[in-house]
Amino acid sequence: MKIFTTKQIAAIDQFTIQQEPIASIDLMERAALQIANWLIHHLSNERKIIFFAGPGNNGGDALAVARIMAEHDFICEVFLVDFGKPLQAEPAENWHRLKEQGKVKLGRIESQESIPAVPDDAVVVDGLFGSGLSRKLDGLPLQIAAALNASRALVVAIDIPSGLFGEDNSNNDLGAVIQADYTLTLQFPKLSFFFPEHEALLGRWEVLPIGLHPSVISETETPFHFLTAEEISDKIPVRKKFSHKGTYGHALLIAGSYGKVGAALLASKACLRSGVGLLTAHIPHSAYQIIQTAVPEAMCSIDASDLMFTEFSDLQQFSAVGAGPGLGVKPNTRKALLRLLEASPAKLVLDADALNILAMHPEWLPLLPENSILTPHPKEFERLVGPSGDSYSGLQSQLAFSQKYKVIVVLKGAHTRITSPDGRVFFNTTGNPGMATAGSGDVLTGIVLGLLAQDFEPLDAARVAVYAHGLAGDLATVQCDELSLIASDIIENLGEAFFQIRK
Ligand SMILES: NC(=O)C1=CN([C@@H]2O[C@H](COP(=O)(O)OP(=O)(O)OC[C@H]3O[C@@H](n4cnc5c(N)ncnc54)[C@H](OP(=O)(O)O)[C@@H]3O)[C@@H](O)[C@H]2O)[C@@H](O)CC1
Ligand SMILES: Nc1ncnc2c1ncn2[C@@H]1O[C@H](COP(=O)(O)OP(=O)(O)O)[C@@H](O)[C@H]1O
Ligand SMILES: [K+]
Repeated sequence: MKIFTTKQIAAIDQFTIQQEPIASIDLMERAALQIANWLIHHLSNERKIIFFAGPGNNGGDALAVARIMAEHDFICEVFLVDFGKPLQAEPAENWHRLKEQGKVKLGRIESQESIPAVPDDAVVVDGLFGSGLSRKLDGLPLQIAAALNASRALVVAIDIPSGLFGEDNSNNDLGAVIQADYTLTLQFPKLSFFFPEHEALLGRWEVLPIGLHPSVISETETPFHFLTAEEISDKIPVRKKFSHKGTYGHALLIAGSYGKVGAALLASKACLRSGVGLLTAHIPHSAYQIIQTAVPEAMCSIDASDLMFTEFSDLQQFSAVGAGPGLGVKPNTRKALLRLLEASPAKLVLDADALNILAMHPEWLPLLPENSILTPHPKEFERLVGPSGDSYSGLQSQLAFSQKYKVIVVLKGAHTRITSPDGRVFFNTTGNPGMATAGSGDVLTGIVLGLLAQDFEPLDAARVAVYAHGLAGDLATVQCDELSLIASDIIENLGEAFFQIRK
């Protein structure tokens, strides 16, 4: 699904108004009905709702929601922030309708002194500013935000917490932004919703559809997307009746070192659970019995070293190569990785220590075969590209890296983001903090490798693997608290995850 900029969303609103056609006051009413409906279903009408309405359409939404809530017997109070300019167009019409209705206590905030005290048990609806925010909060809006942030009331933001920009907040003062418990966003999540430093501002966010015009949505171009099952379900092949294990590729996994054999084990199991025909695990000699016993489905290629990866044989027989989990960064392993890069496997995924070695030898980066997949966690990514401040700047450097070296970068975390050399970005929507546990990244590497070996296009392998991995983690929490989740649980739920994606 596409993620648009706030400017694009305004244009899509306008197109909808003209082409549907629908009067803009009715489109605002449609948005307000969705928000009111959510509030009615989530709040008790014994709690007072205090609306803060700004000068634009976000304020107009708040005024319309207050009227609808009052019709449903909620106790509502509205404060309009007075900027000394008369309200215009739809917000003015909704102010008029609210006065006419006569069920809501109305007030104005003209100065700091008129900011009302908010009781702890109240609900605040933040309709100060939405996607029309043109500058950081200062003056009266900043004082209102500070007062609301100091209160313990539940805050529900309309469209976006006031003060937060939809995209680039690198020059914003996040301390000045309203901290919402819930954000009810209209039709599309904004790019800034996918960045970790905004979690405390957004609270939990939900997308409420307001029926914007489908044709303009499909025609409007954007590099930003979020992953949904619908878009990847057709990438998972239906296995043919007369197929055999040779049909589904032969993966080579180079993983494990003395003390870190578990990484090879987890990645091997995940790779096998992702449909690969054959898997060879290249492991140090000391890992042989462990792997053969724990993963009998895998063949083993045994390194001359008892302890680590130092050599590999002919790559011809392999349809994809994965390297990194648990490898260590000893000099002999580094040399072997260099030789692997020089051998230029057609399909390659690198993780963990393979990335740490690349960070130690950035001069090797140009050797990466085109469309290789790199799966760093944030620290590994920082080692590769240096620190990058806020997430928006980090996204720019991730994209620049993908484009410079023509590789796919999977930056792992909540909302793992995938950048491709053509400039597209995909944010994941599955997964949970229970997956922040040792070995879950090794599982992802195994899945990517299994899909690559089956001849998935590299970008599809990355997208499907990331989505399935997160979904398997989510399925694991049905029976098991997030706290207790371990990487093996993700592997155990992979089958059900693929099953659900295929549906
Ligand atoms: N378009 C549609 O049909 C639909 C839109 N919808 C809703 O509209 C919202 C977008 O509405 P919007 O474009 O009117 O902008 P909004 O966020 O209300 O603010 C603009 C006003 O704030 C002012 N202002 C800005 N920053 C400021 C600051 N820091 N400090 C002080 N003032 C500041 C700005 O002044 P200016 O920048 O011009 O000086 C202007 O007066 C969107 O989020 C959604 O909720 C839905 O109803 C669905 C249909
Ligand atoms: N809070 C979270 N929400 C969703 N997924 C997460 C979260 N934390 C971690 N994960 C996922 O778990 C995996 C962790 O990978 P990584 O840090 O490489 O682990 P390890 O090195 O222990 O194998 C990634 O795929 C990441 O997306
Ligand atoms: K808002």
